[in-house]
Amino acid sequence: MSFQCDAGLGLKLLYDQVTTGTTKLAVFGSSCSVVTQQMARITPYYNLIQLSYLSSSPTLNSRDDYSTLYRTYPSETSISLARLELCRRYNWKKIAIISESLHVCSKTAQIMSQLAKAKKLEILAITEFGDREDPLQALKIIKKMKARIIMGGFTSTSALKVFCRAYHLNLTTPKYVWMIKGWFNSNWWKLDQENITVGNVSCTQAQINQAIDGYFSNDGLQIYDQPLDTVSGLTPQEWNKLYNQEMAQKPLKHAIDDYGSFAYDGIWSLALMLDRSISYLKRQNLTLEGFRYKSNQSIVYRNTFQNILDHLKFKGITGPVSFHDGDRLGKITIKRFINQRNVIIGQFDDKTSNTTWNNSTDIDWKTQGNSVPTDWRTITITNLNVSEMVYMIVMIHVGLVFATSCILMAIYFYYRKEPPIATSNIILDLFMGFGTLLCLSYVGFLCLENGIVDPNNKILAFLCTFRSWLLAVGFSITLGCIFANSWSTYRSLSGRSYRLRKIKKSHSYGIAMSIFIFNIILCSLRATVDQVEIFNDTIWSQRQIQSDGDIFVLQVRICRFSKYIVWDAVIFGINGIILLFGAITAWQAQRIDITNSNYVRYLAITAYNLIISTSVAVTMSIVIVERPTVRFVLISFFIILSSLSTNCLTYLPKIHQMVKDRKGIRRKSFLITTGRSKTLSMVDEHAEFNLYNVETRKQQLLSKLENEIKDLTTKITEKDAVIERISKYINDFMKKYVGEEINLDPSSITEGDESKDISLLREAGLIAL
Ligand SMILES: NCCCC(=O)O
Repeated sequence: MSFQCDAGLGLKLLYDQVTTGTTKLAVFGSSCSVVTQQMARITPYYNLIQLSYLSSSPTLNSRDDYSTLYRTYPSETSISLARLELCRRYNWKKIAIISESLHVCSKTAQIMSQLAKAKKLEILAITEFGDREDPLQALKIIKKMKARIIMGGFTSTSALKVFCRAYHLNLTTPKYVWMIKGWFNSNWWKLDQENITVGNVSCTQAQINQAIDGYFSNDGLQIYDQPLDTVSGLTPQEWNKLYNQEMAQKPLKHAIDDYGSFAYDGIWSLALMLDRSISYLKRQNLTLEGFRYKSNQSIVYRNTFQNILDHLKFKGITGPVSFHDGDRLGKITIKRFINQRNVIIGQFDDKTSNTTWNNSTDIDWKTQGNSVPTDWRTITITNLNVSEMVYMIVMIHVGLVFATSCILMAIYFYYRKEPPIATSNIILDLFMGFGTLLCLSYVGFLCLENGIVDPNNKILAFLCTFRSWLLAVGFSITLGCIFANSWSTYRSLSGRSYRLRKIKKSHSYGIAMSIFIFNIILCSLRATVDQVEIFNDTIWSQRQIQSDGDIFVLQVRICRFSKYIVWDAVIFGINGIILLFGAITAWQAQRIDITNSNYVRYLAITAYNLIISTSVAVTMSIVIVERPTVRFVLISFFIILSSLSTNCLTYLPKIHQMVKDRKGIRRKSFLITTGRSKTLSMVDEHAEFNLYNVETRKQQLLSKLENEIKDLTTKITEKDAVIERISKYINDFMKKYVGEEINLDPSSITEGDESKDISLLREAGLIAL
């Protein structure tokens, strides 16, 4: 038996068989549809039953054209249905078809296209290439149409050319899925030579191996998978063992050696047909030996044979054998090429149209996350997340600042009765610190949606809402305390003639509380009329379109209030104005602070710091959305910096002063004496602090006056010395020229003496008038 797929040769052999030798009762073959097709057009004229064991062309389904043809191998129509089952399983809705211009292939492509359309699949391209041609153009069309699921209809010889071209066009796994014929001979991909050349490209065996990796194929079930007692008395497995032993000893030259079982069942079909026909024919006084191609009885023989085959049912090596209009009904295997061998992953039963999948065979798609390849070009969206390393580094800094702040607050609280801490509004200062701790905690939640919490987790929306409250509460506490502190300090210092004003603590708390409540009302309003939503912001500006049509875009997940711009503008705008006002009052207070103490100045700096940090952080949170890591680092930086500076400027100078005082390197002792403490107990701590400042200033002024007196005394002494010298000179002069001494001692001069002495001096020319 030849396997050359040469229709002419097939017809010649048929003619030879019919015209020479003994009369034949049936024709067995061919394996090749193109030959079978030609023969099957002729055999009815000789009333010959023809049985093909491998021809699968859907053309051969036609009973009108091929009325005496039977097949033990399933038709490509059934095989196409099995392929569509594969598409259904993996939700592939777009396919491309490439076929060789052989009738069996192009007809299959046509049938496939019709079946696919009926199943609502979209056919992106149907291309064909000549059996001796380069498939490059056909493949280029498929690539251009962005198809990913390719159904190939070609012989094994052309398959090597197709896959070599596919390798160079990158039409290979894991992105592309190939479904090809399942009836190729075993080891069809192994090259005879080192390379295969197709047009201007060539492929090595390794490249071919890579290109064909993971292809799917469909085929008739060769060896029934159950231990069936077949008509021959052998189980399919026993038969297969014997067959393999035989094949090992006598390999066939053009063997489609895996298909011996179909030939075996074909021979059994004919044998059973002939065997069962004997009794039928006998009833009509006919014998098998009496068959002639063309006689009056020939049609009786033919009808008898066909009738038997049409109702034939037996257990064959390939499973239960029966025919429907000459076609074999049975099981179609769905195979995947894994590690250089075909592995059955499912079976389609074309009698019942049911598919059973072998779930133990997990498919390694070789894709990212082993996802099933898509049927068209993909839009790959990459979520930009904050780097874990960056997050850890920032959180370490948050932790350090958090711990530092807690330590400062603890020391501050512990020494709350020691000056100068005792003269501060400790509760406001500590609440300010508490506010900064809440703001620091907010940093930990800052990139919740950027890789910290699974976006599908329902808790994300809750955490985002919690985050917004955390910042609002922390910020408003800090802001309220800073404003209350600066305002009360300003008021206490701005009294006329430095007279102390009594600023009750309750007023300061009231201010801080009012700001806090105002912010809580605003945030509650926001939570009532708006809601947190998680959405993906696609950064189209950074998309990349690959040569195969795949699109890569970056996306940032954002979790915030839908009208966040309005809310941010309102909340931070109003608070910003309050903070600015606080900073201005603190600055004014430090200008009129007669003590030259730095505490008020630090308060002003804290308020300004907070204004700058908040403005920058809020602006960045809105503007730098496309770079979550940069956004996270910058916002965190400003929150950490402002929290640290607020706490350091609030607590450190006073703690430092207290330590200095405790070591005895103190400045003037605290002027609030025991004698005044009774009176002072009636003023609040702020007033005490300012009293202390005024007393200090008095001391400074007193010291300055003493110095001035000293200077003046020195100057008087100097003048006295000059006057004494002049007096002595005048007396000497008077003695010498006038002969009379004058009394120049002012204390001894009487009114009469004075005029006398003055006239003497005038005469002497010592004074002008
Ligand atoms: N079915 C295997 C041989 C190909 C053909 O039908 O021609």
